[in-house]
Parts: sequence; C-alpha cells; structure tokens
Amino acid sequence: MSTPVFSVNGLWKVFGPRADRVPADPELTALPPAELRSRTGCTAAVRDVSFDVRKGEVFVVMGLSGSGKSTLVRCLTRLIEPTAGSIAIDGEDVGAMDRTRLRALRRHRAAMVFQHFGLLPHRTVLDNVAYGLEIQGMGRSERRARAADVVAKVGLDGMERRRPGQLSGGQRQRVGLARALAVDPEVLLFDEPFSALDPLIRRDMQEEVIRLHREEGRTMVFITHDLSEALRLGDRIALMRDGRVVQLGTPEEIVGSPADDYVREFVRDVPREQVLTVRTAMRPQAAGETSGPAVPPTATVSEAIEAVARAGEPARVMEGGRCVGVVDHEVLLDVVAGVAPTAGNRAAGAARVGAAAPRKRGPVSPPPAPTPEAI
Ligand SMILES: Nc1ncnc2c1ncn2[C@@H]1O[C@H](COP(=O)(O)OP(=O)(O)OP(=O)(O)O)[C@@H](O)[C@H]1O
Repeated sequence: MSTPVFSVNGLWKVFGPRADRVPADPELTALPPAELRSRTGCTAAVRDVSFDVRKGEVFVVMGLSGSGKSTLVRCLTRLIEPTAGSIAIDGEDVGAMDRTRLRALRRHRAAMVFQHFGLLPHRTVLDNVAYGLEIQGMGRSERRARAADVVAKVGLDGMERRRPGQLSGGQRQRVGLARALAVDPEVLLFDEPFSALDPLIRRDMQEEVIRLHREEGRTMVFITHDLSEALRLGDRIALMRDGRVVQLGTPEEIVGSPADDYVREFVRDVPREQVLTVRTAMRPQAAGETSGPAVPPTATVSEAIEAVARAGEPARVMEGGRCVGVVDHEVLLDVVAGVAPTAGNRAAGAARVGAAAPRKRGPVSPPPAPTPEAI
C-alpha cells in the first residue's frame, strides 16, 4: 500500500496552563474532561488520536460541537501546535518542519477551505481565485489563466468580474473552493465549509465535492458535524467525542456495526437501507437459485429492494462473474428493520451451499424512524 498522505500517531492538543504535563501523566489523562478542567484549568481538545489518511480518499472528521474536529484538522498543518504525538505528510515529519517548510506545506500541499470563505471584498472573483497563486509568486497572466480554468471547473463561468458582495453564499463558497483548488494541492482540508449554507445549496456543494473528487481523485479531509453529510461524502469517517476518535470506519461499518452505545445512538435515525450494501445483507445461494436479477456487491439494500420488487424473485449478488450470495425480501427487510438475520434463515442457507462471505450483524435496536434529512 502507498504511503499515507497524513499519518497521525498519538496526537494530543491540550489548551491551558502547563498543557504539556497532561499527556504525560496517566492520572490526568484518565480524568473526565470536566474534572481535568477543574483540577488543572486545561482542556484536552484532542486526546491520543491516531489515524492515516490514504491517498485519494475523502476522510471525514465528524462529531458534535466541541468534540475537537477543528483542533484536530488544524494540527495537521500546525496551524495549531500539537501538545504531543506525531504527524507525517507523505512520510515527512510535520513536527520537524521549520517556518519556511510549513509555509510551503500550507500553500502548496494542503490547502484549507473555510466556512467563512475569507474572500477579499475588493477583488474580483478571478483575482480572489488567483490570490493563492499570486502569493506563490506566479506571474499575472499565467495565474489569471489558471484561475479562469478553475472558476469554470466549479461552475462560476461568467462571474469572473463580480466581487464577493455580488454573489450568493453558495457562489462565495465556490470561490473559496476554487481558490483552494487553484494551487493544485495534494490534499484539500475542508473545515465545515457548507454549514452556513441553506440545505439545497448545501446539497449542491456536496454534489460538487463528489464530482470534483470523482474527476480528480484528490485526497480530501472534510470536517462536519452533520451525519448525513459525512455519510454522503466520506470514504471513511472518524467519529469524535470529547477529543477521542470513538470509531473510524466506512459509512457502512459505522451504521452497520456501531462501536458503542454512543455511536449507535448517533446513527439511530439513519435509513440503514440507503447505507448498507447487499454484501452485508446477503445469504448464501441455495441450490437451484440460478435466476433472478443480478446486483453488484456495492449495491445498497435500497437498490436491491427495488430490483427484487421489480423481478418478483431474489436477486443474485454477482462479483467477477460469480454469484457470491443472494438477497431475498426477508434478508432485505431484516436490514430495514435493524434486526440481525434469523438463525434459521442463516443455518438453512449455510447448509445448502457452505461458505459465503460473512455477514456483519446489525445492531439489535428498535426499528429506526427514518428522517428525510438523515441522508
Ligand atoms: N484556543 C482555545 N483555548 C482553549 N480551549 C479551546 C481553544 N480552542 C478550542 N478549545 C476547546 O477545545 C475543544 C474542542 O474545540 P474544537 O473547536 O476543536 O471543536 P469542534 O468539534 O471543531 O467544534 P465546532 O463544531 O463547534 O467547531 C472545545 O472544548 C473548545 O472549547
């Protein structure tokens, strides 16, 4: 596997007096946040966090307000100085970088897109987008040509000469995105970029990010407190609580196998059939089950329900020309209802064909009430 873009190990950020004594003292690190604050005056915003961001993935950092998301992501480029632990970008120690290298890191390699776009009000859209290139020292005509390309890429053609005050919130956010893209960074860091936008425009911007990611395969780290946004955008999600990562996994892992009660509660209202795939739901193929619609293992349960309903018979999960399992209305409904597969169902299937891909268990919680905005 290639070197991760970011590799984070044992990272701590403690705010407050004599902060660096906290990570080193097991008695202090064991304290709940409120007690740590009253005993030492310190807040541990990030507590012993480790993860890798892989090349080309959208890595989402999600959690409620105050869980440590912004602090964590700002530590990646040392906009906030970590208290303990290590961070590497492409194997290079970020902690050892001097000011010049840090500046180059932030300008060329890891560009940040903020919620408050930080646009220069007296400059045109084009010049705002070209700004990052200007501080890199690129000549005027070259940077304007490059900026014009990126402006078109984010769907703002025709608006090059407007000033930020003449744009809607969504359009301004596109300018912020274009400015970050213009420097062609290896990784884009998004700090809750869309949380001030109204839901429809927010959806548009999410689509934009998905499209850009699909077209360019650029690595992205995306902060959000919004679960539906995390599920829509993330290849993997780190779910934070009180400075810790309580679960790191794909949307399907987080929704299908919550690590603890906190995560389970967090994902309770997610329409599971839109996140879980047939790989999670399928049972072994029975003898004679050779007809029925074919679905790929990546199809969602929701898509499979449609296929099964249309065909009036179970669907076969096909991978590399081989049937790796079957989904019928019973196993699909199990997922919707949030119940584990029935023992009889599984035993019968297994007895008929033997091994198939293991099926993950869903949480045995009461049926969730899907909310329209949950995904
Ligand atoms: N400069 C600071 N000094 C003291 N405490 C801070 C500082 N910055 C953040 N904190 C505290 O660290 C914790 C994590 O804050 P952080 O902003 O990283 O959370 P967040 O998950 O990004 O929240 P939000 O979604 O509201 O932006 C909070 O308890 C916050 O009050």
